[in-house]
Amino acid sequence: MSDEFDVIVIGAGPAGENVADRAVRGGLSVAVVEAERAGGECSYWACVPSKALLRPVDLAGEVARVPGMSLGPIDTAAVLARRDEAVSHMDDAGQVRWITGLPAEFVRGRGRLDGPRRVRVALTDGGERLLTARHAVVLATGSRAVVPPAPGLAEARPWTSREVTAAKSVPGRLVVIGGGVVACEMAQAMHGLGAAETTVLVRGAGLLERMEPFAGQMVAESFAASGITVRSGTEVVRVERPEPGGPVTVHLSQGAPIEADELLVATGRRPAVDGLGLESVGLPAGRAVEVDDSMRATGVEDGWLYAVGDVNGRDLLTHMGKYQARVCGDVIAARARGDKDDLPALREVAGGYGAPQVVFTDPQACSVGRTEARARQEGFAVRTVEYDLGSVTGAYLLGDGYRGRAKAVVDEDRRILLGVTFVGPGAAELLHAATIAVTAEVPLERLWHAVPSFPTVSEVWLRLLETYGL
Ligand SMILES: Cc1cc2nc3c(=O)[nH]c(=O)nc-3n(C[C@H](O)[C@H](O)[C@H](O)COP(=O)(O)OP(=O)(O)OC[C@H]3O[C@@H](n4cnc5c(N)ncnc54)[C@H](O)[C@@H]3O)c2cc1C
Ligand SMILES: NC(=O)c1ccc[n+]([C@@H]2O[C@H](COP(=O)([O-])OP(=O)(O)OC[C@H]3O[C@@H](n4cnc5c(N)ncnc54)[C@H](O)[C@@H]3O)[C@@H](O)[C@H]2O)c1
Repeated sequence: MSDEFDVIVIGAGPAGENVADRAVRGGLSVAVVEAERAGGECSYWACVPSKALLRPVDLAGEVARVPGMSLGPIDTAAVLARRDEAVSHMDDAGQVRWITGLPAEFVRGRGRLDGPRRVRVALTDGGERLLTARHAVVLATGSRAVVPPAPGLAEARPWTSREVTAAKSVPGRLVVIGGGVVACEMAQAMHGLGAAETTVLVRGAGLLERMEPFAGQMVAESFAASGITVRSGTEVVRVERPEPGGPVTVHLSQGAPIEADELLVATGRRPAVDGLGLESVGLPAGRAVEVDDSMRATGVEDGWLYAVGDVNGRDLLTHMGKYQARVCGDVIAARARGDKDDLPALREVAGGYGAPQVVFTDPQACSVGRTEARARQEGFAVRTVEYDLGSVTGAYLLGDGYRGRAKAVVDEDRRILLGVTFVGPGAAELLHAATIAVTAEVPLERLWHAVPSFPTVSEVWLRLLETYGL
């Protein structure tokens, strides 16, 4: 068995798998090293199970908005069983087959850099293997949940995204720390599946603070209507859990302490670089691996090291990691052939516009490009237009009491869209049109000729442009 490959990829999450795919298509030999499960966090403890847990909540909202339809009680056990199916019962055999079928060599073990172009793998089955790369090593090791250092918090063994997405049962009383995407999605999923007392503790002023302010506000209103409590401006000062797995008491910077059956920490993520040997190639330990727009790590002699996905800290999203991976695999192949490596397809440009993202709550909160605040901060000549999504005929037809909002951020100098935000049930499917308009810098005068079908919610595009003055 040869231990020399053109490319070695460490981490077989969505980013690592896609680098391997593109590099093999480019004619290179590839080894993929994976310490846990091929498919990564996304397939087993993140995107896939979280969306499986949210789907019934979403549907329940839909049904409740249509007079004459009613929903029986949610069968939580059946929902958890479907989630188990969605994560292939934690068996990665299918994904391993996909990798070996590329074809690429799959090496199960924990990889670490051991000097230039060398990767030492502690094999899962015991022993060690030293791999060397002729052209490139790609780090695709993802990220880990952060647990803040509040006294007693780590000792209480709280849930993180891993435990909540893999939950075998739903706690009756749940406290969630954090107001970001994981906190919002999982608070709503757990509440919908039976966590009757769900409290979300937010350090800042509101939910989803990286989006336009109305996004977090509308999600908070939906939470309030369904009985989820949000306490903002609240810090956790101490946590007590006398019995492992027993009730937990969370002491706060203001107000009475809260007792719950489970505690979920959703306070962000850090790059998975522990023990990765970054120091052996002259990079600082413990930090995201900084890359240029070809995904090549900066500050590494001879430019053989690359980093894609969460580990480079750019956009912690599966679709962005996969996009970076396509760029990276193609650029490595081009450089290996001695081809031009500066073609437009060989550069990561989408992140610079502002990555598209969907928060799969009810209502869904979706955005691409810059928020108004960011666009102003960056000095653009900004004008914004907003529209009530609920007053579009297509939205009204979806159900009574459909509530939603759209906002476009326009660059007045170039008359193009800098950013778009939609909040509303089912709004996720509106987002890609916005992504195309923002990324392709479509002039508003041209966009005017993209006629939305009647009666779809997409008619909001027409209303936004009319409100703008076209
Ligand atoms: C609860 C939750 C829900 C999410 N939902 C969405 C969503 O709906 N849409 C979306 O776009 N994003 C979502 N995300 C973000 C998404 O999961 C990540 O952006 C994505 O998984 C990153 O992919 P990756 O390949 O960079 O890393 P990962 O998926 O983390 O994969 C990294 C892989 O590397 C392996 N590895 C790490 N270190 C080593 C090593 N030293 N040697 C060998 N292998 C190693 C790991 O075992 C893992 O398999 C969600 C995240 C969370 C936490
Ligand atoms: N649908 C999706 O696309 C999706 C779903 C889940 C996660 N993700 C990705 O995963 C990443 C991680 O999500 P996340 O929700 O963990 O992170 P996040 O950065 O979105 O939110 C973290 C939240 O925790 C708060 N916080 C941070 N430190 C804190 C502390 N010490 N005490 C109290 N609160 C604190 C922040 O103010 C923020 O509200 C995100 O970048 C997101 O893009 C995406």
